[in-house]
Amino acid sequence: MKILKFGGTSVGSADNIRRVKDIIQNQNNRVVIVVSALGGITDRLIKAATLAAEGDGQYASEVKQIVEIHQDSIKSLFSDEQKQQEVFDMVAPEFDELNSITKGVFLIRELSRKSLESISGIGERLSSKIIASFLNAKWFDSRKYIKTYVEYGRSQVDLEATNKLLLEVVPKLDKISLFPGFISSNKKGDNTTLGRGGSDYTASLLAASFDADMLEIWTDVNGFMTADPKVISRAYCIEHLSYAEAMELSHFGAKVIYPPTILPAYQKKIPITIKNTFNPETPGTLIDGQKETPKPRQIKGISSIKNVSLLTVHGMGMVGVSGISMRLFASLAAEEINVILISQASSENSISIVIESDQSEKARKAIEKEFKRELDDRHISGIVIDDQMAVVAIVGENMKHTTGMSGLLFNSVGKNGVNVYAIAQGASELNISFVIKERDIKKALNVIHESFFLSDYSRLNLFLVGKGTVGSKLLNKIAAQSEKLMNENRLKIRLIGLAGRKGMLLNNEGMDASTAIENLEKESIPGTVEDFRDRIIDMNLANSVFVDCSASGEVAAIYQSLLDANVSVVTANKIASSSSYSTYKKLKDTAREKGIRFFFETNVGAGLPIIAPINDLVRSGDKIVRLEAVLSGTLNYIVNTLSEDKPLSEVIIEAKEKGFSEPDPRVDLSGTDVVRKSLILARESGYNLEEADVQVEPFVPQEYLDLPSLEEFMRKVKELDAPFEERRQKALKEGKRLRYGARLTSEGKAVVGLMEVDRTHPFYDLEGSNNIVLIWSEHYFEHPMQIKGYGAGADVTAAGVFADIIKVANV
Ligand SMILES: NC(=O)C1=CN([C@@H]2O[C@H](COP(=O)(O)OP(=O)(O)OC[C@H]3O[C@@H](n4cnc5c(N)ncnc54)[C@H](OP(=O)(O)O)[C@@H]3O)[C@@H](O)[C@H]2O)C=CC1
Ligand SMILES: N[C@@H](CC=O)C(=O)O
Repeated sequence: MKILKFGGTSVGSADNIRRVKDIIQNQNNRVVIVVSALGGITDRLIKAATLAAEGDGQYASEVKQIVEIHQDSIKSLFSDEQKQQEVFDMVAPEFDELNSITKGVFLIRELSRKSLESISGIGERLSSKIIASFLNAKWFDSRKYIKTYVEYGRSQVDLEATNKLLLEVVPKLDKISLFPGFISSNKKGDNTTLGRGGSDYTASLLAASFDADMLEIWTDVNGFMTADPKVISRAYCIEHLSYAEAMELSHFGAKVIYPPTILPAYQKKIPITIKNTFNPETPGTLIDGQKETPKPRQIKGISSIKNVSLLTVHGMGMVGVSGISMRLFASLAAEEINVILISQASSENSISIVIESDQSEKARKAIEKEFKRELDDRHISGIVIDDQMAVVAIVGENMKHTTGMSGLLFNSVGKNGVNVYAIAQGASELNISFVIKERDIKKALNVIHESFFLSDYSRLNLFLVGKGTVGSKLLNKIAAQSEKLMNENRLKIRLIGLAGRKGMLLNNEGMDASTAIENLEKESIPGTVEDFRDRIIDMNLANSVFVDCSASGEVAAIYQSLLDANVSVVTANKIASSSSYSTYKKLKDTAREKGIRFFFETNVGAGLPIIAPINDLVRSGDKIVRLEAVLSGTLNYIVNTLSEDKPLSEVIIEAKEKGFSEPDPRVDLSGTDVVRKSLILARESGYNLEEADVQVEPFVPQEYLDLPSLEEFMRKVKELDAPFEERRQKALKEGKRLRYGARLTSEGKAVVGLMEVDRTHPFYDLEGSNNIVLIWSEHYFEHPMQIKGYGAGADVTAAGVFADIIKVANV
């Protein structure tokens, strides 16, 4: 025998009831059906009762609508007029009862518990009679068999009496039998109910007493999901759960099944299947006691509850005093306040509990009353309520005795800046629950889902400033590589924001990198880079990365606040890391403390790996004692390209056109770009260098650099064509070449300037825009480590930035 329970949505309309008929017709064995009220009817009944108790005459029209909804269903389900009339007559007593009780409540302006239970159960009585007629099922009145008593202000099922009565029904069951869910009665015969969602419980009680082979809960979702699908679009249906896992998940926000339902089925080892009435072919979720092979993931699902408050009672006078918890929980129980989570540290200094927010003030008053003396004596120093909180829990039987579960959980939320206010884990190790701010729920669920591999890919949310030479190439690479990254690295890079000087474009769901620049031109929202930063922080997305492809100090100035908000930063812009040492250090320290990333590999040598090997040397205990380098792609290109026919002024323009120079080439020609790179190299090598420690000889005389505009500079720089050619010729005659080099000594000083090198020097053969870095260290003391290759250019730089972005994702 099978028990099938259909919820309110499953029987919410005549069409849906026809679907139920199809499902029933496909059953081979005897079935017992349990139905809820038609969708939304219980809420309407409670509303009508409340309006009546408030003396609001509107209750009558609410009742009228309830009657009409049922009459319409009957008309739609039964085409035969005689049959229609038969069903109308069958439900007439329920309509009469509804009218008379609500009228009584309206007249005396009082809604007793007894009246409320009678009114709220009428929906199931109506739906069950209508559906039983439609299915030709034998109808049973659940109130006769399901017996309750009151304990702690709630109706509890009298299991012994119920089981005895239900066993007597067994011989009377038909091929198709139907019971209303939710409703019951007490010893005196008064109508009672099993609590909202109680129809599931009715079905489980019947399954246990009738010794059913299977309990099927038919609802409007495919089953238990790995997380709330409204928050996590990648959440998927869990195929199998143990009874204990299902109990934990159903308690924690996943409103798929009413929690008490699990116990009767568990005790009789009856499997439960969650099925979707609107998608009956999908297997749904099977809940049973069978061991799973292969061993399933440690975590089966993530639950969350919103609209809760964290209430903390604290005071030194609580330490070592027995009975405090007993009094606290008794005072809450007396007010029928349900405690969702409890957390107390071994110091006993405070006890934190989570309750529904609409009960927080009632809870405060109850605790203040109970602990008046302790509060007056300051043994308890206060009761603090944090509202707008949420509880998140990870659930899975396989967490038991598996080390690292909480480490992974709290590491992943912590790295994303989600503060954890309280934690609870039972010794069963089945559930780890923690309390966070409600605004962080989406972020927390996303990172947990990813961390525990419940998702089949990770996501990185990208915010890019700069769509010029480097930024535009980066966008091309993202567009071209995204499919490969997804297929081979299971990494999805989502471009969420793009900004330039005039404004920004944002899309929570991600935008197409190949058309983003075009769309920014068309639809940009005006705003500064600070506005862009505020939007990034407000969006509060997990795994966010800010990418700077500008050359702007204003953009560099927002890194600290982004890192403070747990947004990683990847930058091609050298300004931040070459500004004061304290700024550079604070940025790096913040990233380290928060477990996020601040990467700037392209700041030196563009796409060449220079910073990472230096970091490796330093971290492995080596000491860098000397560095010599050619660090300017632009200046190396210039000295290599100058000839009798190619004067300096022309080659400067070429370097810009080839994407080697800075947006303003004077930054290269002044030596500033090389000074910045030298500072970064020195700092990464362990030297605390400031700009003043770098002695610089500009590539062109200072008087040219002091000219008021770039246009004027470009006009006047022609005057230098002849002197530069002269210098080149002189060097050539001596068998030498010009190089713009940088040298860092172990005294922590750096020198930057133009030099002449002969063919014995490693710089001599450095072609085109190439860079070279020679590193002498305690390990590399005789022969320096050499890193050499393209040191500038949009393509290599964009590739370097992209590599840093992927490193953030840690794949
Ligand atoms: N070229 C190379 O070989 C290498 C370059 N780099 C670095 O890459 C960075 C980018 O260089 P490049 O692409 O040539 O520069 P571009 O001038 O071509 O592009 C700069 C971009 O930054 C935007 N921008 C500038 N200021 C702001 C601001 N205040 N707010 C918002 N957006 C701003 C500009 O916006 P808008 O489009 O609206 O003008 C533009 O899109 C530089 O820092 C450079 O040093 C690093 C290594 C090598
Ligand atoms: N302008 C720079 C580009 C990279 O930082 C250079 O010429 O090297």
